[in-house]
Amino acid sequence: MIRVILTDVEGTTTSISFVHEVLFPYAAEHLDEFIRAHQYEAAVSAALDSVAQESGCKRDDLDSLLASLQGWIREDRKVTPLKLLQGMIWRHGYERGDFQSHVYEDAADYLRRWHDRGLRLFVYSSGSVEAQKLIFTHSIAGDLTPFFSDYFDTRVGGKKEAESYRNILEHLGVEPSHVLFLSDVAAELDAAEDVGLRTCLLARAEDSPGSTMDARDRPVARDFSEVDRLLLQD
Ligand SMILES: CSCCC(=O)C(=O)COP(=O)(O)O
Ligand SMILES: [Mg+2]
Repeated sequence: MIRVILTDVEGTTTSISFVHEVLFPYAAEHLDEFIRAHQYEAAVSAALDSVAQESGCKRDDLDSLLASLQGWIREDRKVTPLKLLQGMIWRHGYERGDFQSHVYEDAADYLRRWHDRGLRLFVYSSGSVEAQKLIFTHSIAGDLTPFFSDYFDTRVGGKKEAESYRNILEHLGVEPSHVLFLSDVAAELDAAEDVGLRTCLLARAEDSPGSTMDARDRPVARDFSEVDRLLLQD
C-alpha cells in the first residue's frame, strides 16, 4: 500500500519549457550581477568554494568561476553549487514578480487530493530545496507548499544513483514498497527501483510527444489523474 509520494519537478509537476525557457535564461542573465553583489555572503561564498573545487578554477579568479557557471547552465549540469546559486537568483525574480512558476493543473489538483486522503508528499529534484519551495509557493495554481512534508535535492545524492533513494528512505522512515516515485526520466526511476521504491513514468504530451515507451515495463502515465487511476485506487 502506498503511503508516501515522492515527486520530481521538471517534466513531472512542471513543464520542461518553463524550466528551460524561463528559469535557466533568467539565471544566466542575472548570475554575474548577483554574484558580484553577494559574493561575500556566507552561502554565496561557500557555493563559490564548491564551484572552484568542481571546476578546477582558482577560488580568487571570479571571472573564471562565472564562466564555469555559465557553461554549466548551458549544458544543464546538475551541479549542486550551481543549483544553490540558481535558487537564490530565482528568489529575486519571484519576489520582484518577474515570473510565476508553471505547475500542471492536474498536478496541483491531485497533490491536493492525495494530501487530503492522508498520503504524505515529498519533492526530490536536482533544483535546490530553496528553488523547489519557490516553485510551489509562487505557482500559477497558487501556494501548494502546505501539501508537502519535506524536500530533497542533490545534497542527498544524484537522481540517477540508488544511494540517494536509500538516503531519502532513511529520512522518511518507511518501507520502500510504501513509497511511489514519479519522474519523467527512466534512469531516475531505475535507481529508485533498485532500492525497492514503486515507480511511475510521467510521459506528458507537452514535454515528450508520442513517448510512452519504457524499457522496464513500469506504469506510464500521461498526467497525475492517470497515476491515481493506475496506482492509487485500492
Ligand atoms: C525545482 S527547481 C528548477 C528545476 C531545476 O533546476 C532542475 O534542474 C530540474 O531538475 P529535476 O530534477 O526537477 O528534473
Ligand atoms: Mg524531471
